[in-house]
Amino acid sequence: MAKRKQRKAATEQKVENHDEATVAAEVGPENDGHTAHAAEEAAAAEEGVEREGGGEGGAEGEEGPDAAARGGEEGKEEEEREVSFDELGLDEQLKRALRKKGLDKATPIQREAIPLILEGKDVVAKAKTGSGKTFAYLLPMLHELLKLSAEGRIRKSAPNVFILVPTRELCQQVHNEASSLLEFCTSKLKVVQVNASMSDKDIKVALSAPPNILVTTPACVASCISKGIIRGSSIKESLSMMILDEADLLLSYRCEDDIKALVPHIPRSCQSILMSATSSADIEKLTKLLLHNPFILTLTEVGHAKDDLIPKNISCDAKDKMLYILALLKLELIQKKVLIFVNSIDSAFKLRLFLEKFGIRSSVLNAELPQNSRLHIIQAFNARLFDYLIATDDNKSKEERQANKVNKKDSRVSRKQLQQTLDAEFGVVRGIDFKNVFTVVNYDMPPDPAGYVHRVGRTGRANKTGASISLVSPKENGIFEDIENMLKDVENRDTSCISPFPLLTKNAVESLRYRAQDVARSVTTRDIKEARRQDIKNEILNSEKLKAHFDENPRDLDLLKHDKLLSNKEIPAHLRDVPEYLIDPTTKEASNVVKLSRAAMDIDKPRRRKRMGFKGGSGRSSDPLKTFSAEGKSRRRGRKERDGEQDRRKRKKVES
Ligand SMILES: Nc1ncnc2c1ncn2[C@@H]1O[C@H](COP(=O)(O)OP(=O)(O)OP(=O)(O)O)[C@@H](O)[C@H]1O
Repeated sequence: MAKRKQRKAATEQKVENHDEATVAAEVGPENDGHTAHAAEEAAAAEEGVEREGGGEGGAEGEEGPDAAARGGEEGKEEEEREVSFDELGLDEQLKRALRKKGLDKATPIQREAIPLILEGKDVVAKAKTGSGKTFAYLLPMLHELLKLSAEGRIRKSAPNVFILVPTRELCQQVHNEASSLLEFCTSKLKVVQVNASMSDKDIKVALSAPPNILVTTPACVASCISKGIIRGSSIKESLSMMILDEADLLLSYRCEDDIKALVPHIPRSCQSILMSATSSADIEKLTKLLLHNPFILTLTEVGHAKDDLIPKNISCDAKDKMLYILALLKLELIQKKVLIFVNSIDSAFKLRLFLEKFGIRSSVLNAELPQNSRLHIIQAFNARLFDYLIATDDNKSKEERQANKVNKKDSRVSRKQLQQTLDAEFGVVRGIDFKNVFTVVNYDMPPDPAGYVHRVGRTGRANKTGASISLVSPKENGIFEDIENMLKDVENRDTSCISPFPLLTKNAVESLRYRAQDVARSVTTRDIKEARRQDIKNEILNSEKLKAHFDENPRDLDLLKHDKLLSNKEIPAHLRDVPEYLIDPTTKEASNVVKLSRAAMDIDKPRRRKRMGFKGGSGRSSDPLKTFSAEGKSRRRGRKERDGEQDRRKRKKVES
């Protein structure tokens, strides 16, 4: 009976869940987490990686199939039901924390992963970007620690949990998420993040009284072990759980050797969890390296453009991309906030300078900036202090590739330059939880389909709607086709999931061509170099000031004006405002539709009013649909002035 169940469970089972994601659960027979490791390893040795063996694990293995069945046909009704956090058996303190954060229902990945992790199983969980994977592992991990703490069973010679992420940005983010939950817990658990930008001295101080949870990068933990800051023997004694978040990216951030260096110190009893947004050979490599007969959870929507995320494309010549993006932004054909991806830092600054000349303010997030600045830019963007963020996401950037080429000629100089300019642990967007990004624009296409998934995943997070627009030049058709094929594979249908962007007409583009070309020509290589230099200088200066300031005033974001103008020249009126006669009626209508839907979505009004110190009002002034005007600001201002003048004239007449 057990055998039959095992075999059934070992085959993938699919089920529709309430929001039509497909959950595939795969489990090995003796997957009872770490208690079965000995039997499992013996079986694995005997039978290779298939681990179909019985033995001790056989009896225990019944848990696996049962667990799998929860994701199987028998559990279909269960699957379609929304699950609240209360039902997941979490610690009261965590439930209170979730309530305080306004979170009530578990997302599908949370609903599936939390019970498995609570049962002590090793889990590989694959789910789309923005699906709530962080809480899917933080909650059960904290639950376990709170339980151990209450029972006085916490071992304290080294951290009890390692959370490994590819970049320092993610260290910060995960640390913040964990702290935000612990804030509401009465039991005192300590979470610390350390990364390679910290000095050994600071790391030692941070780890002097070992935290319960250490969030770090593989490179940093490997370095801590090799320098004796964390002793291998203590890890063996204390570590009860290891989590690899954004696992699909870890190996691409050159972490393989660091992870391998950690493996001998991981105790057999350690439960391992691997979270990822895409599937790849790297995931399998890591799974084999670290996990024991894991339960594999797949929400097959992985990386797919889902219903609430609308992917569009625009075909255009490479040399016209600036013109196209200008038309999209200036004619307000896409919803804010907008995250624009380019493939090199120079392109980012060129675009920023170009847009600036039309009065469109943006900020650039890139590998050259100090870490503080990068974090603050993300915070400021999340706080809606500006609407357009231009980002480079490829940590193997064009500059680096070029530097590698130069490397061959003069290895000493280029390596030094590289170290100074680019931050190897930098991942500007991957995994970062940008808040309320409505549109992602691929100004340059990403180098591979996985890159597309991660970029596009910065919008449509936590079941919000979003859109992505890719500007595809003829040279990029190859990668575009790869992306289309990937999306088709997931969706299992022939038609393309990416459709042409309908709102941008040829007329609209052509109306701006002359100005765009003129302005594009005026952005020289020297300007770009200077802007890049200036930006780093400003940010380095800001960085220290900001660090001190934010330590004291964490809520004060006013200093974070990262979209300051790069040039001090005034913007000519004909570039700042697009003259009415240039905009054809179709574009005007499209722009109005975009504005109306923005107003209807009530994206930014209440917050902006609050920030500006307005008291809440009722009626017309507080209803965005009633107060909304499809006219531009300048026209409204003009009309107001005209109305004012007419009133004055009327008054004069009456008086005379
Ligand atoms: N149960 C929930 N209900 C509502 N919002 C949630 C819930 N769980 C998490 N979120 C929010 O969803 C957003 C995305 O979560 P998270 O960053 O964990 O996604 P992710 O799956 O790790 O994405 P990525 O793969 O891009 O890193 C966050 O802002 C988070 O606060």
